[in-house]
Amino acid sequence: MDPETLNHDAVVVGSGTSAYFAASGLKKGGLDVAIVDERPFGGTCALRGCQPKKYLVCNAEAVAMASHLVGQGIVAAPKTDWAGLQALKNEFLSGKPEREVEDWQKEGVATYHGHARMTGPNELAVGDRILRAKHIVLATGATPRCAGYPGAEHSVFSDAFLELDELPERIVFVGGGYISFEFAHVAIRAGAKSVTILQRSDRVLKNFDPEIAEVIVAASEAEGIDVRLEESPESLEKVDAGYRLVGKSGTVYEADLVVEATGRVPNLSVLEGGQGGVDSDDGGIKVNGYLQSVSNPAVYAIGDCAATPYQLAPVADAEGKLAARNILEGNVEEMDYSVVPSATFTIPSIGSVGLTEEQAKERGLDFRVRKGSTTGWPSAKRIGEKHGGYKVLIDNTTGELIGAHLARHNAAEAINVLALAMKFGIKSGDLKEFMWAYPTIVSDLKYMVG
Ligand SMILES: Cc1cc2nc3c(=O)[nH]c(=O)nc-3n(C[C@H](O)[C@H](O)[C@H](O)COP(=O)(O)OP(=O)(O)OC[C@H]3O[C@@H](n4cnc5c(N)ncnc54)[C@H](O)[C@@H]3O)c2cc1C
Ligand SMILES: NC(=O)c1ccc[n+]([C@@H]2O[C@H](COP(=O)([O-])OP(=O)(O)OC[C@H]3O[C@@H](n4cnc5c(N)ncnc54)[C@H](O)[C@@H]3O)[C@@H](O)[C@H]2O)c1
Repeated sequence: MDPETLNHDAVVVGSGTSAYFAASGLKKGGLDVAIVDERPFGGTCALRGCQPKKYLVCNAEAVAMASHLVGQGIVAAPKTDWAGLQALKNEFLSGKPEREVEDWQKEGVATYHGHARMTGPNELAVGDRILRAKHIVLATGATPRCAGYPGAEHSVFSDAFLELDELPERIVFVGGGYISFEFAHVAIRAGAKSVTILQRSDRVLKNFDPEIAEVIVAASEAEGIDVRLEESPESLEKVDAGYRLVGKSGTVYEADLVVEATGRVPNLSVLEGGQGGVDSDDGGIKVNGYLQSVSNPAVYAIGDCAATPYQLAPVADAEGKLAARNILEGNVEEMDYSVVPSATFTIPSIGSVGLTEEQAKERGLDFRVRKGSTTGWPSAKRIGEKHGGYKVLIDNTTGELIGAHLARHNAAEAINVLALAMKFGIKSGDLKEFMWAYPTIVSDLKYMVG
């Protein structure tokens, strides 16, 4: 029997955050839109990333806030009830994919559930259907990189950690990036007895300023997280009591759980067979500044699957919005990555935007650096914060910020203010003179900028 063929103006593959903004933009622009996903609708951020993770992080923060003041006005540190925490998180997740599908259908967007594969420049096979469209938006996200050492099949990825019914006592995280650090802080606050991070190179949190990353390493070690640099797994085996990981250094790590977080690679299964004429490499689907495939003008690629510089939810959102606009209006605007704030939800958190000091030097810019520790400041002392620092880079000619990096309580929130200042060219002198609500973490920014 011939497959059923269905025609739409635009088909979006993926139902994550980038797809959401692309599909809703295209629909608002009057197109007949379809959206396809092989997994439950909602994507990584909502179902397996930012949102469920933040439930665990908020619990860890509550425990940490109280723990930091034990003996200074707090009698005893609270303890995490892991099952209760998971129940709270699962309440948020329960029924979410079904509601997403209903919402799309109410909006008049067709939904298909199944694996999509490009079978021509304007065509996709989804199960026993063929979807044809003038425009195809690929928003297929990324999947965890497999480190590929003997026994790696005994390890799990971030999805499994988020769903643990019980918290294991001994956990090894492979990779010293965003996921390992955030989850290690959750695990140690929730009562894990031994938490280790193995980082292949001599530097963790490579997307952040090294001095700011150092603050987090110190804070992690002070809580008992063992951060091992220049270490990665040689082998992993199941033993009677858990797992035995042998590091390249020869060190043996005994664990009840090994979590791999060594980066995420673009999910390009939609291109298998090469019939779509869409060029890609290990970095993802190759696009021009308008987010249009460099080899097939009918295709746009957005979010983690595109060979663009970030794998972050707000970037995926912005790319989704812009792809819809460029499809509707005809390549009117290129994507602007000049101000992308990012946070790591460790304790304390990191907030970062713009250039690091290294990058500013490489570019030969004329700038000054304001940096220091925040641990002596009243805003740190009153919460018992023992680790904190900042680094702000200011252009000597314009007085504008070119980079800002914070590691302290609420840094992940405060960085948005500096990102806004960077985006709209507010000068450091004006930030210093501004009348901030006081005493707030954000009002401390005035001491950092000049
Ligand atoms: C644990 C974790 C925590 C994170 N925390 C943060 C954070 O705090 N802040 C932040 O900014 N970012 C965070 N991120 C990153 C963020 O989640 C991603 O950048 C973002 O979700 C990417 O969205 P997307 O739309 O590109 O793809 P996704 O949301 O991954 O959606 C892709 C969808 O495409 C579907 N798909 C793929 N191939 C096919 C196919 N062939 N056929 C049909 N369907 C297909 C998949 O099933 C999936 O649902 C986190 C990521 C992880 C893993
Ligand atoms: N707060 C956030 O915004 C947030 C949180 C989680 C994830 N994310 C996104 O998801 C992406 C993936 O996160 P991630 O933590 O997996 O990746 P990452 O790129 O942040 O870190 C991976 C780390 O693993 C190291 N590594 C690679 N192979 C290794 C090996 N064999 N042994 C030891 N170390 C090894 C790398 O050198 C790197 O430092 C991030 O890059 C980020 O874009 C964002």
